[in-house]
Amino acid sequence: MQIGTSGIQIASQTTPNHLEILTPEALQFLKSLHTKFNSTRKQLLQQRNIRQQEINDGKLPTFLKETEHIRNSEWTVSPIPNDLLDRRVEITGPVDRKMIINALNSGAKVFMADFEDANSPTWENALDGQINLRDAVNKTISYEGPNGKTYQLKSNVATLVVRPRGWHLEEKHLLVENEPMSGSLVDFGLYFFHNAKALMDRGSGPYFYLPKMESHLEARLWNDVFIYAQQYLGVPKGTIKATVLIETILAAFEMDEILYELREHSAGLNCGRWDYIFSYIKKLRHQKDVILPDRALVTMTVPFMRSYSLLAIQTCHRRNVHAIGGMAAQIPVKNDDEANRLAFEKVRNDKEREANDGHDGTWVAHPGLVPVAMEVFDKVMSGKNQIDRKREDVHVTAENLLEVPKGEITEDGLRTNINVGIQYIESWLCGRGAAPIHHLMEDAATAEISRAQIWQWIRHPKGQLKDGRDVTFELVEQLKQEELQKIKQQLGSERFNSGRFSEAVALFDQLIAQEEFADFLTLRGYEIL
Ligand SMILES: CC(=O)SCCNC(=O)CCNC(=O)[C@H](O)C(C)(C)COP(=O)(O)OP(=O)(O)OC[C@H]1O[C@@H](n2cnc3c(N)ncnc32)[C@H](O)[C@@H]1OP(=O)(O)O
Ligand SMILES: O=CC(=O)O
Ligand SMILES: [Mg+2]
Repeated sequence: MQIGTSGIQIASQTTPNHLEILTPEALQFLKSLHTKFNSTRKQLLQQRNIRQQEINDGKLPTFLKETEHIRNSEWTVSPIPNDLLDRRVEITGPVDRKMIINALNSGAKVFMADFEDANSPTWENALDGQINLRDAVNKTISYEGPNGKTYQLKSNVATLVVRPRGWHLEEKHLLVENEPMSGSLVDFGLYFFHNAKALMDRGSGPYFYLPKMESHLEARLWNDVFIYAQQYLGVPKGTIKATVLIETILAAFEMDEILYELREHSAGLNCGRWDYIFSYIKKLRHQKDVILPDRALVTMTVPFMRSYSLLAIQTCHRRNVHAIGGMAAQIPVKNDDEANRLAFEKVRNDKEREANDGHDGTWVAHPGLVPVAMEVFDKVMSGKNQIDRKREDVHVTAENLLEVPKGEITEDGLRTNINVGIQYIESWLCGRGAAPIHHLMEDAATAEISRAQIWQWIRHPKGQLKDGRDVTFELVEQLKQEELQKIKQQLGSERFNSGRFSEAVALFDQLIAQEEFADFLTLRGYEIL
């Protein structure tokens, strides 16, 4: 344990490289963020529990009475900086050095560097990620792969946007009076402290994506953090721009309010579809009529998902700001032309729907998908965005946002959830937060859906397979053993035995077995990471 002049305890080994990030000045800034904002963060997390209890007791999510005046009055967010006006294709990825270079070079307009869903928050990833981002901002980043391939930035690169961890996650390696710091404040604080001025000197700025919020009060906390951070560094108010992911069912009812809280710092909203599905299951898990079919059937075209995406477009455009679409999980399929063609077709269809509906841009998970998304948006969007399409024809009600989709639960769907849930957790425990599994991009959000569905299907009176069998612990256990054999065969015994599969299975079992639904698998996982 090291204690520096800031009074922050560093509960892990640090390399000389890491100390370039954990400077006394940066730690002092982190400590001031902690002192000012951590107790509010904790109160807001407490509020989440209270709200969950209310939902369990039958008080379903709806638009807030007390903020009606915000929804009903005319206001817009502050103007958007030039390098965020055209966001038609955004690539995302973890803060891995090679991938940062590939993503910035990919031809996408924006790259979201991810400390959240796509990152396993090991201490090394957290700090190496900051080093990589600093070098990317300074344009000095380079990398040499094990095969000797070298990587460096092209002259024209994507605009960089960083997604810090959500409010629920902590950084256990940085403590103030034995209390872990907030992962959000650490990721935000280090990136902002080291890069804000360099970004501004290059005509850009400190831009963020904000994940997993459940209320406008959580957005207010981010706004307060931004105001304080800008003052601290002597940066003009409004320099920070943040796009909020609408990826919880509760935030869908507070889109206007979230934009309003952040109106001087807002760069719009994004439809984080995978966490949104997870949140729908999580928040409504005790409602007797709410149950989702196989994960593969919960697409963006089912009514509750379509409604939320249309509402995001309408809300953002009314406030003169971007509404970014979401992530199609398909990635290129190697060595199978037909499967690859189908994957691209699915991505194209998804992007066509988004562009035609009025989204101003979209996400892709892989550089190979940038051209197809670009082609679709180029065709539909002649300007830099389509904010002037106000979509006043859209009418979304609370009932639309909550509508339960139809469809069946199948043995295949259950098997896939077990297989993917375990494989993803294992990957995360090994330090890889995004993984290609069965030709799909899996990350913390998609894996949450898999384990949440199994938890709910076992307990819900309608948790029955299409063939009439109940989803039970015994059935899950039997299928799990079979799926583990398949995984072992597919990966080979060496990889299987040298990995962290036994811990992944233990965590997966715990998440399914525990009566009290675990809020996030990453919270449980972090205890053993
Ligand atoms: C729900 C959500 O939150 S979505 C947002 C969060 N999730 C993500 O960001 C996931 C992003 N995607 C990825 O991480 C990756 O595409 C994966 C893990 C799914 C697959 O990665 P790989 O197995 O490496 O794919 P593949 O072998 O096809 O990669 C080919 C090349 O593209 C690169 N690449 C793949 N995806 C990305 C990416 N998202 N960003 C940058 N480079 C990438 C690889 O590094 C590799 O580079 P190389 O040829 O120079 O070695
Ligand atoms: O963060 C994005 C999502 O879909 O979840
Ligand atoms: Mg997400």
